[in-house]
Amino acid sequence: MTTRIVPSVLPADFSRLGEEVRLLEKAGVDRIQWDVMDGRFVPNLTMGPDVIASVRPLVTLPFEAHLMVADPDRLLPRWLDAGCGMVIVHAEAAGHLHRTLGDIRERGGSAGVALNPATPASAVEHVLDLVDLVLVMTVNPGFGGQRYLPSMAAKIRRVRELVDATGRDIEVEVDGGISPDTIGSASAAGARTFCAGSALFADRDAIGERVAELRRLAAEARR
Ligand SMILES: O=C(CO)[C@@H](O)[C@H](O)COP(=O)(O)O
Ligand SMILES: [Co+2]
Repeated sequence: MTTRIVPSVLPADFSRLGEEVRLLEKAGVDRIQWDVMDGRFVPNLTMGPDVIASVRPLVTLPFEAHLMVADPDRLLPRWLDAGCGMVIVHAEAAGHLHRTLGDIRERGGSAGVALNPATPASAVEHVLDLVDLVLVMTVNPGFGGQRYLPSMAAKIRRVRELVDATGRDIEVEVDGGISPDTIGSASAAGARTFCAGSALFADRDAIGERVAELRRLAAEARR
C-alpha cells in the first residue's frame, strides 16, 4: 500500500492558481484535492467546476473533488468533466449514498465517501463494494488550518479493519490538521493517504521538502 500525499488547494493563492498547481506538481505530490464548499453543507464557499477545469490542462497530476455540498447529485457529472478522476461525497449529505456512489462509477469516475467527525465508521459498511476511497475527516469540514482531532484514531482503525476485510485496495484517507506532528498518529491507525493544506503551504519555498518529510514520517509510523 502506497503512501499518498494529497495537498488541499484551500491555502493556495487563488489569483495565481495555475502557478500554484504547477508548484505542487513539482513538489512531488500524488494528487490534488479540490475542496468544494457550497455555503450550505459547510459555512464557507469555494470553487465550482469551471475553476478546476481552467487549470486541468496545466498539470498531469490526478485531481480529486472533496464535495462538501448539501446536494452532491446536483452537478455530479460536472466534477468528472472538469477532470476530477475521483469524486468524494459526504455520507451525511447524500440522501441515497449507494445510488450516488454507483452513479460516479457508472460515469467512469472513482468513488470516495467522506465521514464527518461525528459520523461512525459503520456508515460506510454497506457501500464498500462501490468505493475506491474512504476519507475520514480529522477536523470538522469547512475551513483549512484547524486542529487535528486525535480522537479520530479509533475511527481510522475501524475503517482500516472494514477495508482490509474486503480484500480490495480501497484507499483510507485522512483530511484536516495533517502535519509532521500529527501524520504519525493517523498512519499508525491505518491511513495511507494524507490530505494536507496549511502544513504544506506554510513555506512555499520548501513544499517539496515538506512532502518528503510527511512521506517519511508516515512510513516510520506504519503498523
Ligand atoms: O476539507 C478540508 C476542510 O474542510 C480540508 O481539505 C482542509 O482544507 C485541509 O487543510 P488543513 O487542515 O491541512 O489546513
Ligand atoms: Co478536504
